[in-house]
Amino acid sequence: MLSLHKQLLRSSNFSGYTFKIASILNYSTHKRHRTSSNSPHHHHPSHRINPNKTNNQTNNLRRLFQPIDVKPLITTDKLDSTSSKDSDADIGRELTGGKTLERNALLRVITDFYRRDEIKKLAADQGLDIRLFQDAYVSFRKFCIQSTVLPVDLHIVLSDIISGSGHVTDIFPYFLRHAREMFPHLSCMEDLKKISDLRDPANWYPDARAIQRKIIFHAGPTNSGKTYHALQSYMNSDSGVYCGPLKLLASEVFYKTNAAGTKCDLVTGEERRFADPEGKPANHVACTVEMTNLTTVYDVAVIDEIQMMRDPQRGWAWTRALLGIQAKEIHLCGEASTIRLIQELMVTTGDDVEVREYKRLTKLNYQERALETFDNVKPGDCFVCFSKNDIFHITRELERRGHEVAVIYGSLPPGTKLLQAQRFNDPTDSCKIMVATDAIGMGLNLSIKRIIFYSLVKPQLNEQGEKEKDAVTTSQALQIAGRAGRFASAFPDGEVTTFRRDDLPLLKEIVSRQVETIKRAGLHPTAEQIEMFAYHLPKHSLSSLIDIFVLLSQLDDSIFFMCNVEDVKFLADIIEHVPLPLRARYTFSCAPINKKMPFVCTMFLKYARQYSRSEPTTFDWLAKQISWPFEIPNTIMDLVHLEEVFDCLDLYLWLSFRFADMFPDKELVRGIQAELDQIIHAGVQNIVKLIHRASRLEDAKDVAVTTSTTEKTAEVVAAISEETKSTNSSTRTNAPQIRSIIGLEEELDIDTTNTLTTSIPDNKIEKPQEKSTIPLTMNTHKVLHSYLNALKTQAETRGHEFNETEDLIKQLIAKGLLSQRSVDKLEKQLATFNDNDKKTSKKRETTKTMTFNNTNKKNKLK
Ligand SMILES: Nc1ncnc2c1ncn2[C@@H]1O[C@H](COP(=O)(O)OP(=O)(O)OP(=O)(O)O)[C@@H](O)[C@H]1O
Repeated sequence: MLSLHKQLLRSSNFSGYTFKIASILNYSTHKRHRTSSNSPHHHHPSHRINPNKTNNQTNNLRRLFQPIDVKPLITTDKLDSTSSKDSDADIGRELTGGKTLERNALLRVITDFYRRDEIKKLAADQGLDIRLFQDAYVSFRKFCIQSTVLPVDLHIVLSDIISGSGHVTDIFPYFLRHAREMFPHLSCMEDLKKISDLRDPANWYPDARAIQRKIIFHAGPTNSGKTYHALQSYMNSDSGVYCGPLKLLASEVFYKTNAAGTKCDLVTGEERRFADPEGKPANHVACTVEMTNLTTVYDVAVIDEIQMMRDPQRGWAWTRALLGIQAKEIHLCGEASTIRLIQELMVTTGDDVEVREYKRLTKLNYQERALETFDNVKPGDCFVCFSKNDIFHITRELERRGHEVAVIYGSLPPGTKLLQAQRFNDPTDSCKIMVATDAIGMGLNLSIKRIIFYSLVKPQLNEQGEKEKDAVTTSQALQIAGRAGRFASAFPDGEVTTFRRDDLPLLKEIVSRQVETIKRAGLHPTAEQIEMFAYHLPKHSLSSLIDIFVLLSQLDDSIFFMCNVEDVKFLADIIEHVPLPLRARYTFSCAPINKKMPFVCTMFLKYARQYSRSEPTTFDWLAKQISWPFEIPNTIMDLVHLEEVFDCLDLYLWLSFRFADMFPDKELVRGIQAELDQIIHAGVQNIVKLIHRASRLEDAKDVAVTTSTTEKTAEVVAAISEETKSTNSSTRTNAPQIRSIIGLEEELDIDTTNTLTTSIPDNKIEKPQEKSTIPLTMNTHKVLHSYLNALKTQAETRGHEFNETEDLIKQLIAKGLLSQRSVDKLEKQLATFNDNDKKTSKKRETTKTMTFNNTNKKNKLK
């Protein structure tokens, strides 16, 4: 007599497992043949998988694939007798002659099943190693014993085995079904491996492969003219794309190209600018490399700083651009250490490579003596260090000796960096010394005579994304040193030294080393790949999907590496509990924010929450979050906080280009961002005073330390941001600061007539004329107005009515739409600007430029 379960198999009418069960049962008759556990890719002739990774892979997979709890089926009350599960039980019992399964017999059968070697082998073939097998067994046993009602098929099989008409191995398909429920990856491992197969990235871009591309690699040190030559080809072409590493560089090319008479647009993560006033796209575009458009065909493409392909975080963007750009001619600019890698990569794409090598245009002398004391500084000196604490210390020492100092470090907004550079470059400005981090290594034209390495120890990120303190690499030292001396500047010949005597031999040793050849280019998962993973593993968090992807991914590690995904995971974790569709979650998690900035992370979470509630993130909402209108920084803590606020605005803009409806107020945000840039600049101008004003010097140190080490959860981040706010309440404006804001306002206002001269700090660019007579801060007023009008419009859409003849501010307050605190701040800011305006421009009719008239304000204050 055929057992009941075999009859069921024949009828093939249950849950899609029939085929699998049948095929698995074949194994039990020892007709074994290799299937899934060996990936077909293992036989790929030219690729290999990182052996270290495979060694650790199993352990890590175990950690990542946390079992999903499969609960026993328990009927609780009589109502359940009508449920399908209960009717299953009835059917099970009915088909087995009304027998319930006897507990001890059941335990015996299951224990017997567990002890059999052939079962363990079968399980291993299905991806269940010993640990997974044990986990699955424990859960399966519990399921069988504790369920008051078993699935009908399992009930029948167990009943057959207990009664002697079935074999204990017959349990295997049901056990496997249970195991797959616990570990969903078991049923889709092959699919997951295929999705995460990154071994042939050249083939991801069939359109680019359809074009015969010519690669021209301009290789050479800094200041050798390589970008200049590449840009000549770009500007003289019919259409072109420039892909740069920084917004500053993209916007410099944007301005230069337009100034040279070739219409060019600008595309960065946070900004789109069209050369055409109507917004018609130009044939040329300058963009940041992540924004490179791979669907447009260009005549000429330029990819700048191509050695950045090895960057642990952003390298993938250069790889993507290099492999995917559709252009007949692609100019690469970068270090000669990348030549071999480019040649190897272009074998995979079938493109021709021509290498043009360049030499430095000006001399660079390594001095025999270290500086040793700040008394030995001279005009054109630039101190380079790698921490904010050092920046503060050096600046204090120099100012104590009566020097004016320009300061540049990474977290300053681009406008502030440009203005600091411009001050330093300007031969008529009294500021002749610069103190900077290696943020000056790229993107700024500086007239530096001598680079002084204040320190040679730099926090570095290794390929695993771990931070370690190490001496600067040869490539970094050369890049920084190379900033001294500039073609056609006041200081054509550069000098390099160290501050400390002991560091000088080390520096010379570092720069004399051969620059390490760049062997591998970065890759990373795409949104589509992660989406496919999520389809197969719907219960996993985004962060663990990324982990699993990285672990399963296969790539040719002789020329590629997987970029560090920690930052994406960090952001994914912050918003894990915010309900979002996967695509939006992934987009949010890719936001380019600095995770060391707690306030920015907090805002990131708040933006995500707004999005998930389908509430547009309006300017009104944002203004409250960031305490706009801004106050002039009074202490170094204030300055650090404002830098973070700047990044929050950047994040808003970035999101506004991805979710336009949900972040609708980008123009207003851009307006206050420009304003904030100037306020920060004013703070930097007075940085030494800000340091002194910090209640204790230690505060300043704390800032630097906290901002360089924090890795907090969103909640901790939120708590810290509250503290930061409360320490940030001081407001004491001072006239010189305001004057500098007002002076600078005009230069940064992108809507003013002479836009083409604003971005490139150069000693050839004239100093803005008569700063003191520049009209009142139009930009600030525009923003204040837009803000009030935006409030009004929003209120109107919600049914509020306004009386046109009465003061708008009064009405907004009366309706509870604007707080008195905000108004006080607005008042204060306007009054300051007003006073200053009167002082600096007696000739002008100041009242005309004021948008809020004084009578109204007085009325309001009453
Ligand atoms: N042939 C040239 N005629 C006029 N100016 C030039 C020429 N070559 C280079 N320059 C100028 O010299 C400066 C340095 O050149 P460029 O930026 O091209 O160097 P680079 O090798 O790309 O350096 P980096 O790697 O620092 O960008 C630029 O201001 C550039 O405009």
